[in-house]
This record gives sequence, structure tokens and C-alpha cells, in this order.
Amino acid sequence: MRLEEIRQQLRAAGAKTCHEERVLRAWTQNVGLDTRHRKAEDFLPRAVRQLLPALTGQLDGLARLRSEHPGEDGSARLLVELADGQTVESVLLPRDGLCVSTQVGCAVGCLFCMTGQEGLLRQVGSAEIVAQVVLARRRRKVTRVVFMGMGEPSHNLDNVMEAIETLGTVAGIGHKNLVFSTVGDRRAFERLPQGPVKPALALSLHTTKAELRTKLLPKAPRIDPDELVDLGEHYARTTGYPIQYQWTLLAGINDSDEEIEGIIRLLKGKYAMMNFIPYNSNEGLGFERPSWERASQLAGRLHQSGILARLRNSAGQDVDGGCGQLRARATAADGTTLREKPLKRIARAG
Ligand SMILES: C[S@@+](CC[C@H](N)C(=O)[O-])C[C@H]1O[C@@H](n2cnc3c(N)ncnc32)[C@H](O)[C@@H]1O
Ligand code: SF4
Repeated sequence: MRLEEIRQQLRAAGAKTCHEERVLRAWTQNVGLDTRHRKAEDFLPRAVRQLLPALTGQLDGLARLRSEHPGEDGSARLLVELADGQTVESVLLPRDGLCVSTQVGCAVGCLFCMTGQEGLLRQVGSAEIVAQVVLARRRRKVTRVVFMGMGEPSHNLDNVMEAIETLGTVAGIGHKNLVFSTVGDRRAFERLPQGPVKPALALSLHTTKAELRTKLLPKAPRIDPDELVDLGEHYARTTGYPIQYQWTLLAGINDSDEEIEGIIRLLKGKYAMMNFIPYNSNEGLGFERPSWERASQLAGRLHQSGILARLRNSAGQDVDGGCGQLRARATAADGTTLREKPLKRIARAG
């Protein structure tokens, strides 16, 4: 469901823009419609008030909690059921963050990502994206939303842009605290700077070698790492927020000294930082994470060259690992299987 459909229902009942905003603010911020100074019946048209019980029922059905899996780091993975019974994952992150899903499955098919093994099953509507935030806010404070759950946001741009606008306005989240994470897509680079709410950008780079990137991210748009960094730099300068590069560390694949030299060449002097995320083991995908020592060494090498680098575990690693695994397990437990796909192993030499 799209947010626009909710707005249309309100408008059909006679709501003006200010009424729409008030209803959406109450929903997204989990607050009542009455304010200290004015009661709802003093400003909302009667037909709108009459619509509210049915609308609330619809909104509550958009995202329901199927199960919660707390991690040791203060995070918690939520398996969220959508109105049609499909499930996606949201992750409550330490320090008031939330990671949301934008698609059920994903067409990019990254070899190391569980979500990519399913292919795309369906888009997540803008109202369903915002509903994940509302669900999380019923459990904890949320002041930062990262679009790093299941799915590729640039393959669902209309819904994601609509959700970003709502989160950055009526839901009261700071624009730089909305983080759009992508493998890089020209449509996203065009659209993001035009929106009224400009999110921060995370670019999933993973390697500086164009050929290896094509193997690891088989259906990502063909943009060479050099050009991707140029596009990212332009966006960073436009918005004033640094680009957060993401690099899933795969032992023997993208953790070589040569890659580090490549990152230094690409990112030196850029308004950027590097997040190394050691691979989160997915059974059967055939990759391994490097040792923590090796990972720290890589981050240290970037630091020495003046590039800000962070080494971090993806949140909730102790509770069913990486993105898409909770859903995969729940799907398997339901007796259905993920679409089988032969593992395409890539040459260690890259
Ligand atoms: C799940 S994706 C969603 C957003 C977007 N599709 C993207 O790739 O940036 C978010 C991040 O999770 C990372 N990721 C996926 N599977 C992983 C795994 N098994 N271990 C560690 N990181 C993983 C991806 O590399 C990506 O940087
Ligand atoms: S890492 Fe991102 S783009 Fe790649 S398959 Fe997973 S969700 Fe899709």
C-alpha cells in the first residue's frame, strides 16, 4: 500500500493538507490527535473523524510483528508480517536506529546475500516502509532509519522516495539520519538530489575491481567503481553529508592488500568513509569471513592513509545472522522453500 492511497482516503472525506499532515503525524509518531491546545474534534472535519477507526485498522494491518530476536549488542531483529502474509525483516539498532526493508527479495542477486537468493518477490509499498518505523516506535525510540534491510531501494524508487519524504517531515526524522543504501544506480543518483528530503547515501562497493564486482553483484547496474565514487562524491558535495561506503569482507576474495591500495586510490581526499562489515555466514553460500585481526589490519591501513574506516559487525549477528536469514528460516519452517539457484562460485583470484 502507498502513502498516497491513505492521503486520498482522507481527502475524499474532506481533509485539507493540514488535516492529512496531522493524521499522518499522529500515526508515524505514535501520538494522539489531540494537542495541548486543541482537541481533534475542534479542527478535524467530522467525516474525517468518522473515517479514523477504519483507517486505523488498515494502518495497524500494514506491518505486524511475527517474531522478535534480541541480540547481545542491544539490537533486535524483527520478522514483520505484511498484510498479504509476506514477511520482511526490520532491525532495531543500538542508539535509536532502525534498519527497514524495501523489497520482498531482491533482483540484484549478490552472491553473499541471503535476500538475493530469492529473486524479487514484490515491492514493499511506501506505507509498509513507514509502518515498519511505526511498529519499531511502539517498542523503542527511533531517530535514525537506514534502508539497509531486504531489497535494493533504487529498484523501488517511487515507494522509497515517498517514504523518505514522510519520514523526514511528519515523522520528524532528521534528513541526514535517513540513510539510502544502494549498489549504485543512475536513476537513484538523478532522483535523490531532487527530493524535498535528501537522505544520506551508503554505497555498497565491495571491490575496486570492475570485473569482480560484476561477478559478486551479478545484476547490479554496470557502473565501474571509479565512476561510482565520482557519482557518490557529487552527491556528498550536493548534500553536505559524507558517503558511507560499505564493504562486505569476504576472506580471500576482497580482503587483499591490492584492494586496500585500490580503496586508497579511489577514496583519498573524498568526502567519504568506509564501513567494513565482515561477512555474516549464510549456510551454503560458500564464503568465509576474514579473521578479526586481518579485518582490523585493513581498517588500520586506511586510517594511516587518512581515510576514515570503521569495522563493524552487522547488527544482531548472533541472532540468525545476515539480512534475509530470519525470513529464509521462517519460510523453510512454513514448509515452502526458497527458489533454488545453483551457487555460482567465483574464482578466488577474482
Ligand atoms: C542487505 S543490503 C540492502 C541495501 C542495498 N541493497 C545494498 O546492497 O546496499 C545492505 C548491506 O548488507 C550487506 N550484506 C548482505 N549480506 C551480507 C552478509 N551475509 N554479510 C555481511 N553483509 C551483508 C550488503 O553488502 C549491503 O552493503
Ligand atoms: S546485498 Fe543488497 S542488492 Fe545485493 S542482493 Fe542483498 S539486498 Fe539485494
